[in-house]
Amino acid sequence: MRWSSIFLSSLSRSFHRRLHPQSTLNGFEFAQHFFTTEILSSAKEGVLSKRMSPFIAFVLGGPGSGKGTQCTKIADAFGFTHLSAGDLLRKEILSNGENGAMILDTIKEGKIVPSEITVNLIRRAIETSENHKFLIDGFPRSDENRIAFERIVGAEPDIVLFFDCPEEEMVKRVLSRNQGRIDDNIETVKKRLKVFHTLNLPIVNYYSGKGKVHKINAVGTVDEIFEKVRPLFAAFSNNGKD
Ligand SMILES: Nc1ncnc2c1ncn2[C@@H]1O[C@H](COP(=O)(O)OP(=O)(O)O)[C@@H](O)[C@H]1O
Ligand SMILES: O=c1ccn([C@@H]2O[C@H](COP(=O)(O)OP(=O)(O)O)[C@@H](O)[C@H]2O)c(=O)[nH]1
Ligand SMILES: [Mg+2]
Repeated sequence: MRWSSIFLSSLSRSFHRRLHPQSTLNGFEFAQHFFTTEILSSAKEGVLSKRMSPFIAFVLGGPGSGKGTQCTKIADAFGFTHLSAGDLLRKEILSNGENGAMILDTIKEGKIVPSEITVNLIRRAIETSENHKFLIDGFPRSDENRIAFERIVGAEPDIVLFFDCPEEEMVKRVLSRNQGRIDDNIETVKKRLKVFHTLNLPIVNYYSGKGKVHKINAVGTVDEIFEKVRPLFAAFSNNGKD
């Protein structure tokens, strides 16, 4: 028997005894049990408990209401991972995946991409992140999106931010955004605004009914709006989920 094995066996036995004083396992059984069960399960629990209760904020509002701009500031100030559903979909187009052409057409028309696609992109981003605090920007955009998220990710948002912005201001901002987006033109913006009223707003109402919505007047400078957002996250950062 090698000295290292004896050492590991007795080390694991002493740890195991402390955790399970009644146990009758011998040295090698201790070692096996300790390294396969106790070390592995404690590592797994750490990951799982983090995954099982991530802090999720949905960030909603019409096109150009400032969701992305404010999310960048919240992420910087409070250590959140910013997941923009639109950005995930645009990356999917660029990756030449099987759904790229369909996603491009859908975005061009200002319509909503099938829920399974968007939710799985978000799920993968959450699963591969080391973080446990997420801003999900621009999602859910419909009841169907919301239900698919609950089913596939198995979570609900802790809070929902809603940036309330007049239509003229949203149109003005989108048309001067200058990011080369295929949907930032007046025809598509009109379609997106219709979708916003018919499909996105009912989501805000649904979460209002659950007392989760924080409505923020999105008119003002970026910093003025962030000063209204900041206290919400400061409060949540101190509530033990941080
Ligand atoms: N408070 C604000 N006042 C003026 N322009 C803003 C404000 N917030 C964001 N913008 C600008 O408006 C455009 C849309 O903002 P963005 O954050 O991309 O909105 P959304 O993600 O809701 O579509 C961007 O060009 C951004 O720089
Ligand atoms: O959950 C989502 C998020 C976005 N989109 C599509 O992506 C476009 C752009 O979304 P993004 O959030 O980037 O736009 P924003 O509101 O920030 O201008 C939308 O109009 C939809 O066509 C979608 O189908 N599902
Ligand atoms: Mg955006």
